[in-house]
Amino acid sequence: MDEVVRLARTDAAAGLPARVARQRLADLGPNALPARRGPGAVRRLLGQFTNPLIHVLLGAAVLTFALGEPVDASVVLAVVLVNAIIGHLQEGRAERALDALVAMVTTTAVVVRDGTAARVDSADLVPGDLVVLEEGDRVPADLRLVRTRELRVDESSLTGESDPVAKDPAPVPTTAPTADRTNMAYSSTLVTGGGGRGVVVATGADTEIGRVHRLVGTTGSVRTPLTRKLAKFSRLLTWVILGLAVVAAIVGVLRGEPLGAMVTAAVALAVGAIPEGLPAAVTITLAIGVARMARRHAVVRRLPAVETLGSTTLICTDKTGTLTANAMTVREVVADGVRWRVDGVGYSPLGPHPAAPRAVRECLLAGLACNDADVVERDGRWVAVGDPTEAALVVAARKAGITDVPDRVDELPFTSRRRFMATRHRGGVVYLKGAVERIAGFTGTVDHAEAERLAGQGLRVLAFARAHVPEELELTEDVLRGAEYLGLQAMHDPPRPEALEAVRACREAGIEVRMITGDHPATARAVADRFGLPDDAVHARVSPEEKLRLVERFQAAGHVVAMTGDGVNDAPALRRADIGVAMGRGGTEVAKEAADMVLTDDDFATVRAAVEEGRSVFDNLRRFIVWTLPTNMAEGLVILTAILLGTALPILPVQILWINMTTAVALGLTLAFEPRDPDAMRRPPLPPSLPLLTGALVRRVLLVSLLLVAGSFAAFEFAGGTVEHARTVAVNVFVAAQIAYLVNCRSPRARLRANPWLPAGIALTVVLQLLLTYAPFMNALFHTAPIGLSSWAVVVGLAALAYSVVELAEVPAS
Ligand SMILES: Nc1ncnc2c1ncn2[C@@H]1O[C@H](COP(=O)(O)OP(=O)(O)OP(=O)(O)O)[C@@H](O)[C@H]1O
Repeated sequence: MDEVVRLARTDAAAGLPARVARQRLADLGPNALPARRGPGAVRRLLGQFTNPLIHVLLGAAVLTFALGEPVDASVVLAVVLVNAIIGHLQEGRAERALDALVAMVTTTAVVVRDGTAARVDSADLVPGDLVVLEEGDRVPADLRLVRTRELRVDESSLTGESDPVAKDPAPVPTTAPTADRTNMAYSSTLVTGGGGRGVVVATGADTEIGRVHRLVGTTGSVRTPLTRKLAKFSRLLTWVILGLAVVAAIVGVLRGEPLGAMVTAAVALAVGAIPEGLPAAVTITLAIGVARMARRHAVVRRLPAVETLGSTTLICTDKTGTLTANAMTVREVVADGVRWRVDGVGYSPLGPHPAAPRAVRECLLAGLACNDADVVERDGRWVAVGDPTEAALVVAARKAGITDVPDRVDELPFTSRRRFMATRHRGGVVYLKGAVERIAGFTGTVDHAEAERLAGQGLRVLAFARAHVPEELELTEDVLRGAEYLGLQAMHDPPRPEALEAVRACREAGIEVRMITGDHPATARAVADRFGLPDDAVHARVSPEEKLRLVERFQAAGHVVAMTGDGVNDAPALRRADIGVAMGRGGTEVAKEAADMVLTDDDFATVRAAVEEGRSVFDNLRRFIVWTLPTNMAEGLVILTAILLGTALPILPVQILWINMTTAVALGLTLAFEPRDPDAMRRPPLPPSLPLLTGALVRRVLLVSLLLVAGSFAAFEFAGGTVEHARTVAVNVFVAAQIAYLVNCRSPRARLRANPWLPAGIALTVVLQLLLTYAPFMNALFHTAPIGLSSWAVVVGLAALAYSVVELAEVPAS
């Protein structure tokens, strides 16, 4: 150990001088893993060509070329390329969005430099730094431990072994395999219990995890249950369509049509009917959702959460810090029958010192002594350093002019499970503070009536006691029995205004809200009252184990449960919940690791915002599917119908390919950018078992495909003029009806301005259609001809008719 300290040129008590740390940081770089390098851009682009659908299309292009149809062949190739490029761009975008999220959740570490401890960004650690580890921390770098206190570490991130490993500073043979070095704490592992100190021996890429990272070096996947379901669906669809295409070609040939023409028709049928754009659209919609949530302070750690959020039916939330501001002020001290009121709000300890009776002073001293927090003035404002509950006790004591406490010798630290804390001071005096029932367990008596009165006002009540335990005796719970009761302190914690509104909004959205708290039942009920929550939605004095059981109970009742948490012991409940939500500021690294989503502002309102965005992601996915399925189906049906009926094709295969290539991107994909529906939180959650294709959706797909097919046949039949002219009118009717249907699929209340992509996509489509209709080279390539004003009137008229039929049919999109 001394060797390590000497080699790192540091000091085991005072740490590095800040100047040296700065210099090393400049020399060695930040303590961060190099940005993940996924497959290169070219590799990823090539990866797009592994899709079997693409193989079918490429085969079709070769076949068409061999049959002497170079134009058709090139258009098929163009479809393939456009789709591959779009897929490639979207995938890159989605991955960048996910990578950016990683950077949003920064981790911090407590480091001792120049003899004082301070919390710094983990990236600023350098070899030689002396790091303090606490329960719930993530080890920020590879550390050689110099001191431990019942330290237990979960090394599963490194070894895959999830049982916590006990650590201590005793030397071990250097020949021991890495995993067996019990005197080391490795970067990225989690402190599940105890604490300790260690000297940084490796940072960034030099750490053990950095080595693993280099070996693996792959990017996270953007797969979710929904994308898997969709992939399966489109595979099935692809085979059905291919089968139909082959049947159609055979029927045509049997009827005496030339083989070449039938092959081209079959290719167009398949290319038109297969919704190639679907995977890209899903990915981009999810990525947009993730980015929108991040902007509203909800960082998604696991992509499937985006989907599940939309169907959340129950949110279990913490009280302190999530529903309330966690800005504590002591309002009243009760000691020896005296009620002493404390004025002022916030953490300022200044002001007149009202003379406090002796019993009250002893109670205040206990609060100041049994305390790890402080208050400091920063930019003219007093702020809490450490636990706000304890900071409030510091303020209360200082307001009474109490500032000095005897030196502390040792302590029993506060944990949610223990619900009290004790500190022993020079001479053997021990101060205790904690939950009223816990302190009563030691003292035998507390002022229960007063405690109930204060809790009933929504105040957080702590009880205080004093004991005497000689320094030779070990400080345990047993030796504290018989402690002397000193009094109560009651503190106010105002509700967060946004949370008040958010709870109301959730209930309007059909989502049940339950408050889960470690606090006293009377306090919890009084606070719940402010939020309009009935008593049976309040679970007080809940232990982390009970949290897990609650989640399981709610899930068994059919709920999709979102659960917030911040402590080490909350991890199992967070993992078990459908959406585990960790606090970004107040939460431990262990909780964040277990969570699906991290709130960077710890605010309940953010859970609501995330649910809203989750619903909107679902809406947009549905919108895209509802738009794309009938348009694709109609593209295939136009050709299938003509072949089966033995009539002239109203739209040529090459024209179908053109429509397919231009509209899927210019029109369909714009739906992914639709703003969220203002009504999204005014309807009940979607049942999680809801299939992708509901009966209503299937009916709508059928209706719209029939309209498109009928419209193009009718246009072709009645347009007159040359066959090129008639087909051009039919193509324009088909595209115009697609545009009209796009408007049908928009969110009914969103303003057009909110999604500029949509009008831009429509404008682009119109320009492309004008080119197709009037540019001579396009006329030559695609067998089209200019059309007159009256034909445009027919085009617009039929599109408007299709729009009205869909609106009037009132087939809901979901
Ligand atoms: N620093 C502390 N020292 C001693 N006792 C404490 C301290 N903080 C809280 N307590 C006591 O322990 C109880 C539980 O606190 P805990 O922090 O687990 O829950 P909570 O923050 O009130 O609830 P939640 O955050 O789940 O809404 C409190 O009601 C209080 O009586």
